[in-house]
Amino acid sequence: MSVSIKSLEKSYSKTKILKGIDLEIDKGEFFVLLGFSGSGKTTLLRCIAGLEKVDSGKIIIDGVDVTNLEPSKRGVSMVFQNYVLYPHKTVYENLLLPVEDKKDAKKKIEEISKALGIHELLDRMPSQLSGGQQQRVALARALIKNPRVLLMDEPLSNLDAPQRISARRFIKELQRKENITTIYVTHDQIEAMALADRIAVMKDGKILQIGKPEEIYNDPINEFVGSFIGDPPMSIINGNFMKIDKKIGIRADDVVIGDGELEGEVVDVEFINGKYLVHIKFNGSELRGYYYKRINEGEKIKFEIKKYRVF
Ligand SMILES: Nc1ncnc2c1ncn2[C@@H]1O[C@H](COP(=O)(O)OP(=O)(O)OP(=O)(O)O)[C@@H](O)[C@H]1O
Repeated sequence: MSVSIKSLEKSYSKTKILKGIDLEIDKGEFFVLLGFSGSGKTTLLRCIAGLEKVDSGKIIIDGVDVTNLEPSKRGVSMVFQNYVLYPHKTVYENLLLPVEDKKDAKKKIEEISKALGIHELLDRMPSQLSGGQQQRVALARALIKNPRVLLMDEPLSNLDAPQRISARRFIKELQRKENITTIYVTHDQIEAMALADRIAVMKDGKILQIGKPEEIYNDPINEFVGSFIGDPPMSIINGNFMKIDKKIGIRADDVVIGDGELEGEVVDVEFINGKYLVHIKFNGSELRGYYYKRINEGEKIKFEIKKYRVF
């Protein structure tokens, strides 16, 4: 199923939340909506699901205008950040309900619950589960329906780091295997980079840039995207020291510390993934680069900039 969104607008009372959203999502694509809290990601997802009425614009799923259709008629399945399970049914029963073809149900439930690590919990009631376990059950329930379009709103927010990595893998594998068109909301750019075929970066109800993770990372369209994407994000500094009358964005990997024409003062050092991320005071602002050993704060260091982007 392809999803097409045209000039979508949505307000709550008098505040405009979505300010003209256009998106073309291909069949089988894993599409991530990425943005800070409050940028309108959840609202957009709820509009696609049919849980919110739009002010204007269209939502088209596989060529059919669903803008005014009931949620249940849209062929979409949604996993919320605040998962809702039936409290008086066991995990098994919660998973059984959405399965249309009951003769395959047992096998399917076994398969999905093993993959998501909830197999031991099938006889429990939702109140006997931790937050992360409930989230995995909610995820299993959405996936077991074989939805044509899967909408996910921060579905991994309650999982700890190892669970998050394995759940990510599982979601991606299943999405690929079943070719489910997926729209996934997150404010976590690492998650977005790990999962997405393409990412839309949102800010204040608008889409700033759409592209593959590599495109967004290597070629951010503006200062905001550059300083949001990447861990650490780009350092944004004034380019006047190179006779560039604009801001420039520099990735930490492109700052070579140890030698070079430029000099700055070390203001902070962080040990990250076996390397030292050095914060350097330079030209009235700060930039970051990696070094192989710890340097003391206050020390002067030489460096060069291999690559930068002008904004
Ligand atoms: N039902 C509502 N009534 C009024 N305002 C709302 C409602 N739902 C959301 N908003 C407002 O709309 C804006 C966008 O919210 P939304 O939840 O879509 O953002 P988000 O990008 O998903 O953020 P988060 O990552 O925090 O979930 C926010 O300013 C929020 O306060």
